[in-house]
Amino acid sequence: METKPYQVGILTLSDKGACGEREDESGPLLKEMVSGIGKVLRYQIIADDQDKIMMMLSSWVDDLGLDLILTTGGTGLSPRDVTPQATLAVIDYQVPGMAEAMRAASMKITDRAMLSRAIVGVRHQTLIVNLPGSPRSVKENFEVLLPVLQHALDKLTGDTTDCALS
Ligand SMILES: Nc1nc2c(c(=O)[nH]1)N[C@H]1C(S)=C(S)[C@@H](COP(=O)(O)OP(=O)(O)OC[C@H]3O[C@@H](n4cnc5c(N)ncnc54)[C@H](O)[C@@H]3O)O[C@H]1N2
Ligand SMILES: O=P(O)(O)OP(=O)(O)O
Repeated sequence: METKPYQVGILTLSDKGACGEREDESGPLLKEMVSGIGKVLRYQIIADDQDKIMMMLSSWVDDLGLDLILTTGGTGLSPRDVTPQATLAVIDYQVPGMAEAMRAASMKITDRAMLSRAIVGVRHQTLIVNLPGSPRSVKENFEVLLPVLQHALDKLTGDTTDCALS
């Protein structure tokens, strides 16, 4: 089946990354991992600021019409971790199974996986996926979604073909 080149945005949330104190390894890793699904049109590092995250997510959906936005960082319990709150504030609905699948698979690797509050949700026709911050956690979480991502985006953008497995 022909695959669509989806338009992707990558948003790294990190106070240290935003002020140049730490190199962003997770954004570039996501760029590489998503290359089979789509083209990265936007990549930005911003601080863990809820209003700024909400504005960026809304603008990437409403103004640019990206198909997929991947965020990394700020999903835990530190007072500055606000990515899930910002995501919940801008989405129309959640896709709980995708977030649960990431946590379930990650729990087989580390108990600390339960500390990620990552949300997956949809605003208009854009899928927004939160991932934790470290490159290791990005790899371990995102590789869980990769096998279904193309199908999820196809459905979200209006594919009406029958998807029952024979
Ligand atoms: N499959 C896995 N899932 C999770 C892991 C894991 O190792 N494997 N870690 C769990 C832990 S521990 C936590 S806590 C939660 C939530 O993580 P956060 O989203 O809050 O992550 P941050 O606080 O933003 O970052 C943690 C740590 O990672 C390094 N870091 C962060 N951002 C970057 C970056 N852009 N480039 C390089 N390194 C980065 C840094 O040392 C931060 O202190 O997730 C669980 N899930
Ligand atoms: O600087 P950050 O936001 O990447 O987070 P941490 O304080 O967890 O290193």
